[in-house]
Amino acid sequence: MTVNTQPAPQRPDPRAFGLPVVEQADIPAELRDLVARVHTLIDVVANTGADTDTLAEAAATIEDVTARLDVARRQIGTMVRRELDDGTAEHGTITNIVAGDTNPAAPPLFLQPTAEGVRGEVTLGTLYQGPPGLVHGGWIAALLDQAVGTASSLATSPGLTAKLEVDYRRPTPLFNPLEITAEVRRTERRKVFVTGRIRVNGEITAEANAIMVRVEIPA
Ligand SMILES: CCCCCCCCCC(=O)SCCNC(=O)CCNC(=O)[C@H](O)C(C)(C)COP(=O)(O)OP(=O)(O)OC[C@H]1O[C@@H](n2cnc3c(N)ncnc32)[C@H](O)[C@@H]1OP(=O)(O)O
Repeated sequence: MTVNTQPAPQRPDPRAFGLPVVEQADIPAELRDLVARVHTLIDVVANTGADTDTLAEAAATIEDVTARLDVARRQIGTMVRRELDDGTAEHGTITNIVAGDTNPAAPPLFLQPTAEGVRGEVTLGTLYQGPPGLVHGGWIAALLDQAVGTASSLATSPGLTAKLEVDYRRPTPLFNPLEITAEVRRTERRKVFVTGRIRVNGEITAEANAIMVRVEIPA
């Protein structure tokens, strides 16, 4: 089903909910660089076999860096406004665990609108490991939740996931590009029925059927 995403008159400005908005283009390159380096750091720490002296020295350095960075924290719920490939824009939480621009723990997954819904690609390493060599099932659900939420939001208006049913059809491997898609099937009052899929080399490894419930937008 193709859903017309333009125009989106119901798409609210998060400032109407008292949430600050940062333009994606205004996120400093230095912060993006730091986020990428910390992402790598998390992976390295999770896998390191360094000697105890090196570990202790690294912990002291990180403690110092943490104290220097822990200033002027963003307000909870700070949003980022992103320009999309089709010329529209979306708002997402800036620290979103799946797609947040400033979250070093996020993969991150960047989804773009397509004729059918949304599509993105991401390759996950051992930070997201469940069974040996495989993506954790909870993370598979998280990726699909993000995809169905974004597809629903772009096609209609933002909502919360009321129901997410995941079929794990094949193991989803680490270190392989995952293609993630989602499309709205139908809407019924505030309910939006959405399907999401993860494919590896064209084969579906996981599929989700979700109901998003659109949030009430203040007049
Ligand atoms: C571009 C930005 C993209 C952002 C993507 C983000 C993706 C991530 C999305 C998430 O992770 S959201 C976080 C996880 N979800 C939640 O925390 C939601 C928790 N649940 C709630 O807050 C409420 O239950 C909810 C808002 C979903 C519904 O409460 P409401 O009081 O607003 O609605 P109501 O109970 O009146 O139900 C509205 C309709 O939805 C239906 N409904 C509600 N819960 C349902 C359910 N669990 N299953 C099936 N249908 C459900 C309900 O039957 C009804 O259908 P009808 O229109 O036919 O009467």
